[in-house]
Amino acid sequence: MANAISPPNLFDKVALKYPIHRAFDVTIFVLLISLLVYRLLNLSNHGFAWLLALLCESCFTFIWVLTLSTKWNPVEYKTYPERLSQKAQELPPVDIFVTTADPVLEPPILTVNTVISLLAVEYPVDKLACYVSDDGCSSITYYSLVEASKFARLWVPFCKKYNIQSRAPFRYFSSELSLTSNCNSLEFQQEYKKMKDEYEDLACKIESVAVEKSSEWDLSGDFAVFSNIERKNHPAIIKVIWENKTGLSDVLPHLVYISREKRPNHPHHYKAGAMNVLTRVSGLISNAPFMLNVDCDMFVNNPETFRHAMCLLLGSKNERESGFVQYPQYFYDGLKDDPFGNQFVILQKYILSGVAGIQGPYYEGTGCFHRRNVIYGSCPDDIGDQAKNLTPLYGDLADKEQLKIFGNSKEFIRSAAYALQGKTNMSPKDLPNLIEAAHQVACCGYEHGTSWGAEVGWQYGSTVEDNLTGLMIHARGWRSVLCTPDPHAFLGCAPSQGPISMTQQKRWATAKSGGNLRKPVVTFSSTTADDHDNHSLSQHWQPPPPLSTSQQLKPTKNLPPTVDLFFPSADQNRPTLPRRSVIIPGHSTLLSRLF
Ligand SMILES: O=c1ccn([C@@H]2O[C@H](COP(=O)(O)OP(=O)(O)O[C@H]3O[C@H](CO)[C@@H](O)[C@H](O)[C@H]3O)[C@@H](O)[C@H]2O)c(=O)[nH]1
Ligand SMILES: [Mn+2]
Repeated sequence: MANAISPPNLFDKVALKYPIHRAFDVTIFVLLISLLVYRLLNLSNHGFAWLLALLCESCFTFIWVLTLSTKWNPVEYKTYPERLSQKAQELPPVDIFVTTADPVLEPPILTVNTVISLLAVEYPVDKLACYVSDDGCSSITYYSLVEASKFARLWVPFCKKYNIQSRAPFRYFSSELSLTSNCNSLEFQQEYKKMKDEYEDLACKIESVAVEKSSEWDLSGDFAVFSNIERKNHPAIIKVIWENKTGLSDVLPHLVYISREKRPNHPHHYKAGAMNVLTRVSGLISNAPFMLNVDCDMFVNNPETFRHAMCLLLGSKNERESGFVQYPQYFYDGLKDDPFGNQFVILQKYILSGVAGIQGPYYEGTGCFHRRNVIYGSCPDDIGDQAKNLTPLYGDLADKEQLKIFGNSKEFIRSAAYALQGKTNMSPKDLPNLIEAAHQVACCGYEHGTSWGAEVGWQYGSTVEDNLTGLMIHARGWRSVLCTPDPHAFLGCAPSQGPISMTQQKRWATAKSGGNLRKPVVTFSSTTADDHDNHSLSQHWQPPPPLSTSQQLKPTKNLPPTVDLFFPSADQNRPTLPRRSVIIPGHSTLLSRLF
């Protein structure tokens, strides 16, 4: 009898070797210990200064040992997307979330390029749905997305036909590669020229509405909902820009615009609040078991990105191994020699691959595929009681408890139950009929008294929601996986000026230390890697108790006056398009503007 052939691995975990670095690290460790011993032995012969030096050096040694232990066993994952068809007959659905918040600081052409690159990935279109959250409630952003969807209907088939690598149009048309790659056939040349003209038209349309005064806008018909709207005081606006009605034969996935309700005196919780609304609205509409979130300034640079992620999400023996898959943040057009350290080279190359060898990379806020049930607060099945205490979803939940956790929408609770049971799809839905339920879960009072932001969803209480959310997931026992395909999966804009970088770094540092010091516990963690046992010091974090109702309803503090931080791309030598100028986005950090 022939043996059943088991499907091949979808990925391999490979230990990275940096022998010279290790030799240096060990030498420094021995020197530091010798120094501490020398200080201790001679302490009685010296005064206070000697004691102070000993304390400082001990502190430094401690931090250094923590860093060393973090990067001691670096690993990388090699993924094999070409084997996916042998493992899974059908690829699972993925919901895509893009966040934008300000049409001035984050020009719509930037968001549009990110969205178009996401719509054009190599993945079955009927398995994708793209949701754009606009915290700026801008008719310009909405208009730009509507126009972008028209362009995408031509662009996506073009990319797939010629296997275009760079699918963010501004990047493709500004790169010399586009002219030399692919075939030089007459047909390609003609289609290339047509696409370039179409993109220039799109960019010009968006550019021209962006400079128009809002008072000159004709907000009628489809745009009427934006008339008399105040950015921080408006009802929820949800619009289906494109509905994929015909499944695989359609060229585009669903594209939905969402501007959640905002009211004065209701905290909106920045990006975390927007992500939670996206999670709920998408739960009602497509309820995909996996969710990708991307900042509006991070376009897809590798069309196989989704398939690489699926190798790690579907290929692990136990779901627990891959609670989320994180792609490192890489940036395009960095300054020569990276004088401000904005490319995070050391972090990406050594620290991140080191952490990947322990419990997995931390969540970076963008370029990350989460399991929906993980975001809903579940724990891995085989985890002990400690982690079970961290989830509200343990045991059989009565209806009343479910309402308390997920809020007062029966439709959403039904969809959450599906997601938590691991079912992929509810019955097919008619999008326009769901919009009423979607408005309910996007209103600002919906989360009142629920577990959103505390035990469920993206975590509130910090401007670096990614840090808190990632730690919560790890604390519940999930591990994460780092995915580093070649070429890089996503590319974003990095600040190109010193002061902007410093503001961003300051915000991250203060928010991260503030958040982590809420209840840090340094413990010994033990993880078993495939090839070796790996014991290391790592920082564990326990989530804060949920905010009380009165805390949740505290009005937001008055924000300081804002300054305009938008600036052009770092690369001044970039070839520009011949006929008209196409805006090439620069980096902005909104949160830096606020703190
Ligand atoms: O009220 C807000 C504020 C921000 N955002 C969006 O959040 C994202 C990140 O904000 P940004 O100001 O660009 O922060 P950065 O410092 O550039 O972003 C890094 O740091 C953030 C906080 O740690 C992470 O969320 C990001 O993913 C990470 O790229 C952007 O898409 C914004 O549009 C909102 O949707 N609503
Ligand atoms: Mn940003």
